[in-house]
Amino acid sequence: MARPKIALIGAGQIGGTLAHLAALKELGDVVLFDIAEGTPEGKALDIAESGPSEGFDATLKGTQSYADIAGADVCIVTAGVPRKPGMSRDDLLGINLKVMKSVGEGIRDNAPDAFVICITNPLDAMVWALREFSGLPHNKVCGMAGVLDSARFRHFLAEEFDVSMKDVTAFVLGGHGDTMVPLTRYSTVAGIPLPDLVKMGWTNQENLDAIVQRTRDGGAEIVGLLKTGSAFYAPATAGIEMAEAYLKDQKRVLPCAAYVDGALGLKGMYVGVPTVIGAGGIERVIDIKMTKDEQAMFDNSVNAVKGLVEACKGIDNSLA
Ligand SMILES: NC(=O)c1ccc[n+]([C@@H]2O[C@H](COP(=O)([O-])OP(=O)(O)OC[C@H]3O[C@@H](n4cnc5c(N)ncnc54)[C@H](O)[C@@H]3O)[C@@H](O)[C@H]2O)c1
Ligand SMILES: O=C(O)C[C@H](O)C(=O)O
Repeated sequence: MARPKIALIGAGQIGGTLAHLAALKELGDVVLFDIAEGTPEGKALDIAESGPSEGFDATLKGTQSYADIAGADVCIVTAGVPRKPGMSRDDLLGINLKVMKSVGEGIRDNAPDAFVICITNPLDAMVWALREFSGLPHNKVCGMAGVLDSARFRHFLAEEFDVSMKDVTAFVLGGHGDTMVPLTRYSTVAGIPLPDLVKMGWTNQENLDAIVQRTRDGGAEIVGLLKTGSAFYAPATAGIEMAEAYLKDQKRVLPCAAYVDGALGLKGMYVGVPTVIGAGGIERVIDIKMTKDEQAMFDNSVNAVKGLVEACKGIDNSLA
């Protein structure tokens, strides 16, 4: 059987790391597409030359032609611009919306059967726009953010409790912005919800609140340290986790920006929710119940995403 084909649209920091991880994990043959001449070709060749040492079987190709993504099983989109210190993700909306138009049309015309994972920011509005421009089925287009935000939350929690991160679960829902919602009641150490761990005295509310806020600020913390761009190792790892769930029909339960129409009281929009990812793409949105306080935080985040989608419609009439 032929190896799956993975198209990476954008061969920058995340795109290159995605290509490396996909090859190391032998998820399939990789095509790196970018408008910057030489960059995708150089990264493809560089990673291919690591193959003999690593012993992976995968071909890598760099290109400026959308024709080369034809028949891709998965497309992961990182094309666009990252933020710099002092900027919010939302400041990228205008510039990256134009990129989503060309990328959406490129995928529509060349890889209409692919499972598409958008990573470009501001995430929830960009995945919505990418779906509109591509016209692909909603269950085949989603955004990566919740897996990353939850991984950050898990990392900070594992440090706080001094336990293996394997035994820490976490769910961060809502839009991938300052309003994101780390849900403590649905996050656990060894299956014990975080509020119970506070009651048990393993940590205190003050420390937990600080970790929740550090999670919300996780992207900005890295931007402040790197100064020239944003995080890429953890975002690429999260994107690969989602791609692998689709390619191997793993039925993983992962938080991601999915199209929600009915569940969680939402009507026809993209936002971060718990999903099941398998061979059917987004196979299920899990209709979790929230407390009044959780719901208020989630609604606030949903409204922020709705505002960004309206801004997209104001910029590009074809989306209105
Ligand atoms: N969703 C998340 O959790 C998350 C996490 C990290 C970064 N991001 C976002 O991902 C995006 C990419 O980040 P990065 O660090 O890889 O940036 P980068 O600048 O290193 O790479 C972006 C690449 O996109 C290419 N590009 C620009 N316009 C293009 C077009 N029209 N078609 C094809 N390629 C095009 C550029 O040439 C560049 O190589 C940013 O918008 C960033 O904010 C999102
Ligand atoms: O913070 C950013 O701008 C990049 C990304 O959204 C992140 O969370 O790392």
